[in-house]
Amino acid sequence: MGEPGLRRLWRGDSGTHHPHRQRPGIHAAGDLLQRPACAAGVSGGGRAAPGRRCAAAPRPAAGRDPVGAGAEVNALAIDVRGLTKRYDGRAVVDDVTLQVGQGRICGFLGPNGSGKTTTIRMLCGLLRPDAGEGQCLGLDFRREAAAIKRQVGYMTQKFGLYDDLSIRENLDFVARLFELPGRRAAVDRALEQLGLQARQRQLAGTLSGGWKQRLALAACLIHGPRLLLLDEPTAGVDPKARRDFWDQIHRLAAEGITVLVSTHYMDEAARCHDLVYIAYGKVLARGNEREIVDAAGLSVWALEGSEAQDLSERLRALPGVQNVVAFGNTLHVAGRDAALLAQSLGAFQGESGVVLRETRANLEDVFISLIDQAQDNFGNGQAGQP
Ligand SMILES: Nc1ncnc2c1ncn2[C@@H]1O[C@H](COP(=O)(O)OP(=O)(O)OP(=O)(O)O)[C@@H](O)[C@H]1O
Repeated sequence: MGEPGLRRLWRGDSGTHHPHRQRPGIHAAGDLLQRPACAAGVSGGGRAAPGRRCAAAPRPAAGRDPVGAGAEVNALAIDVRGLTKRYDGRAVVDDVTLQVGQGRICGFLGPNGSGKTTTIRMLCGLLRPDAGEGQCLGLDFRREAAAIKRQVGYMTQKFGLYDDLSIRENLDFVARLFELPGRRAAVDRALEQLGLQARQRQLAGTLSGGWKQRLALAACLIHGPRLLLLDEPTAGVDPKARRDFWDQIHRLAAEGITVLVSTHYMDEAARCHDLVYIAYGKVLARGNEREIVDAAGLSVWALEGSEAQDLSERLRALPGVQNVVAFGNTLHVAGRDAALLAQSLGAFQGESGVVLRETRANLEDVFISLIDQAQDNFGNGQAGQP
């Protein structure tokens, strides 16, 4: 595998150079790294079935359900503790513990600049952590980064393939970086898996966002990774393409591939098995959707009415109101002190054109509340700013 080539690919640089001109470098770089650990499964017609553990690969550690769902799980694909990265003395990832069970889809959420990308890049060995220990796919994530990289598919935020190559050429290029035996068959499989055959001759630069994303996912999958690290893979993609993408992610997870996916979309968070919410580099919540909502202990009232939006400022000033979030013509008014909140909102009960009802907190209510709290605790105008 040509590590410099992969580094470039994983950086998410938009390519202007023609990759074939770089081939000698790629081959030379390929000598620096050995064959992928799963190479035995990538031979001829039979790469290792996605998610199937290579015979040679160490077994991930068994453990408790990683994000607090309570159930026993067989193995952890990601099991790291104390992960820390500092820039200029500031911890942008601060003592993060992350555990994701094999075959699970873990949503990684948090505001801009909270440390998601930095965490992902440390997990796949692109960034050196300042502290932390643990394993990724049963391998020491600090000492065995090269071996981990070969079993990880990393989709960067920015499209990292070559605009001036076709879909097929791009996939072929990635297959070369991984030095896949049976390259042509691997490309064919990736094209088929993502429904890209009909467009295989189209230049990547002429694809819409949704098709580019499919191509990027195909490129991530071509070497049969056991872990996918997806950094905001659906940013700027339309709802239908996002839905197709998530259907695909669930198919992959059903085959045993583990997915850590960062997103800002709440509907996507709801499609994850487990969630981790990070702000200012610190994990503020983890669990499945219900657990996170329950643990937040938020009391929420929905205030409906055509004039509801005009009431936001008044509501925010009331005792017991922590935050006010608009959902169309409905405002969600949230606070931790249920009695105080109910008392404050009582004043609005009789107001004409306003309907008030107590409702269940949703993830967005909880995350907004968490970030408000985090601002008080760690914000100090610096940490975590994008
Ligand atoms: N090379 C660097 N040098 C200095 N600061 C950096 C560097 N890389 C990231 N940071 C800072 O680290 C913090 C975390 O950045 P990161 O990209 O991990 O956040 P993120 O959660 O992925 O954000 P987004 O949702 O916007 O992608 C930010 O404040 C960012 O400015």
